[in-house]
Amino acid sequence: MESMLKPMRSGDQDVLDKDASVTPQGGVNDTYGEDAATENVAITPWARLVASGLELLRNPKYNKGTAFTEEERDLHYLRGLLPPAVFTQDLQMERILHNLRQYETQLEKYVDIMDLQERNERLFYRVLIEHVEEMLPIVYTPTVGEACQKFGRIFRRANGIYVSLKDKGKVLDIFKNWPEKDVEVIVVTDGERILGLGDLGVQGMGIPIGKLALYVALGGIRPSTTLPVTIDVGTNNDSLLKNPFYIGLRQKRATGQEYDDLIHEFMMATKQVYGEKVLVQFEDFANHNAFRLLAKYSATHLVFNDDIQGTAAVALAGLLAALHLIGGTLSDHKYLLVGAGEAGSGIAEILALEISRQENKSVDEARKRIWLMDSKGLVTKARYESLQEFKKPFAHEHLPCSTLVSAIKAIKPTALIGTSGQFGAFTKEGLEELSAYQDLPIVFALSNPTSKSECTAEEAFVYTKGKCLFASGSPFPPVTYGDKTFVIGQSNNCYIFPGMGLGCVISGAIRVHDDMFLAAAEALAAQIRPEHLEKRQLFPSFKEIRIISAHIGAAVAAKAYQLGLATRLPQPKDLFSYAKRCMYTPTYRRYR
Ligand SMILES: O=C([O-])CC(=O)C(=O)O
Ligand SMILES: [Mg+2]
Repeated sequence: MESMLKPMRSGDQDVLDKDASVTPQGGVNDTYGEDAATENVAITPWARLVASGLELLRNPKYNKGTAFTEEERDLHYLRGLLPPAVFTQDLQMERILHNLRQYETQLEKYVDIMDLQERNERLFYRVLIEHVEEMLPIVYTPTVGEACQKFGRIFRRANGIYVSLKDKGKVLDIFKNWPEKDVEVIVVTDGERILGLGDLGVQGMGIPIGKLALYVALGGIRPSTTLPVTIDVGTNNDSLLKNPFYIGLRQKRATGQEYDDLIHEFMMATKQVYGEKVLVQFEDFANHNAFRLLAKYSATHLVFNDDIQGTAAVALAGLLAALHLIGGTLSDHKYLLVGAGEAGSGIAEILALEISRQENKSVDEARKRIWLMDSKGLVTKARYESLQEFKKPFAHEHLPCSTLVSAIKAIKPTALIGTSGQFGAFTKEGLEELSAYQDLPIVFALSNPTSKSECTAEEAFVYTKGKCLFASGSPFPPVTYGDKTFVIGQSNNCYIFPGMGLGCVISGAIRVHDDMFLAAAEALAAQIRPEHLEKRQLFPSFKEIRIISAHIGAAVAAKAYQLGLATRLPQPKDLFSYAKRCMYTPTYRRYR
């Protein structure tokens, strides 16, 4: 069946995304114009359910609140159910922002704005899209981290599906309970490693919800096609297990066969229910499962791991942008990655792939420029036997180095990239050493949320005497050093995954290939212009993110076509304008 993501007709706001049309009975339904007659609707007759009156007001997908017009109030049995004033969406947005700005804590803002998502979806996305820089730190890192820590307490309404050990053998039934039948993007976590905050069990659900909100706002994926999932196999977080408000299974994590069986049942069900083209993004799994699951399912499913591949692609984009300032090719430089988990080894690997591709070197040769440091110090050949598989390709001959300073002294890297989850891992001494032998040292402190960042933006500039090219995973305010003010670029996978999703959806990709991430990274780096570089900004502003996502989506789709992984034929001639036209816009539609 055709995907539901269809190009919009230009100049016709009302039929743009045609998820509303009017049934003979006069209510608003959720069919899609020409798609209404397809098998999708035929097998799910309830999808045509008419919403009117109070039901319409309580349906976040269609509710417009005070913005329902007089005519709509008459037509859809709303008269008297709303106060008399008719607001524009602009005025509603102003009110939302006004209220949001009154709160003292970020968590209050989070609760308030997520409430809006569950009340009036289009208004929520308009606020997100048009105020993206203000909203990102609320719906995403760092606040989403705190929201996950307190998720049981702030939980109000289900949004997404929970698959727990109790549901073994019944996962398919769970999918049947989800009302949307045209899901195109799933983000799934098991909550074992939420950002750098560790095991938060089922409360990790805040992450898939937040990531998918960004798929919509940043990448133009349609809300009804997104599905947040948390797989609950228990938690090893004792304080959660003792917390009366904990909303998950109250048991230690299941492992081994029991764990694998549940994941497998889930993975098989995704394909069975939504077909081969549903994208499954693995998010915030612990290392011991993340690499394994990615390897296992990338042969059979459209999957990627955001923490390994998404974070890698965004860091690569930052390094490619940095070359404009530091000169040379990628392999003219050396890279020291502090933290050798998913993100660290993902960055190492994509960097080696890109060097190999750009400079016609073998991947093994390229890897020699890249060094890893883990909790035991520099990853070297001497440690080979005891290393986890994913670290082995980067174990080079070297004497041991146990501290950051000794490793920097020995390797003399151009770029220091932190994915350690250790606040303060980039010490004053380390940063001073890094800037002692070069003019523009690269410092990426990528761990999230802010409380786990390897150093603050200010520390990076102060300790390198204003020399560094800095980026962080979580947002930092601008830093003034001397007479210069630096805007802090956010090297966060949210630059990549929305465009990656868009590219997969518009091409009907059936597998994710590493080259699609290389294409995404290059497309992002290509968005860096001289005015960014003047301010040493390695990432463009989020204000431009939708256009950037369209570029990334087009590049990803082009690669999918080239690799024979795309199924939507014929290939659109101009993928960039096609991508743009496919993107969801949250302006209200008129209900006739
Ligand atoms: O969620 C984020 O901000 C980036 C990410 O994937 C992580 O830190 O795990
Ligand atoms: Mg993550």
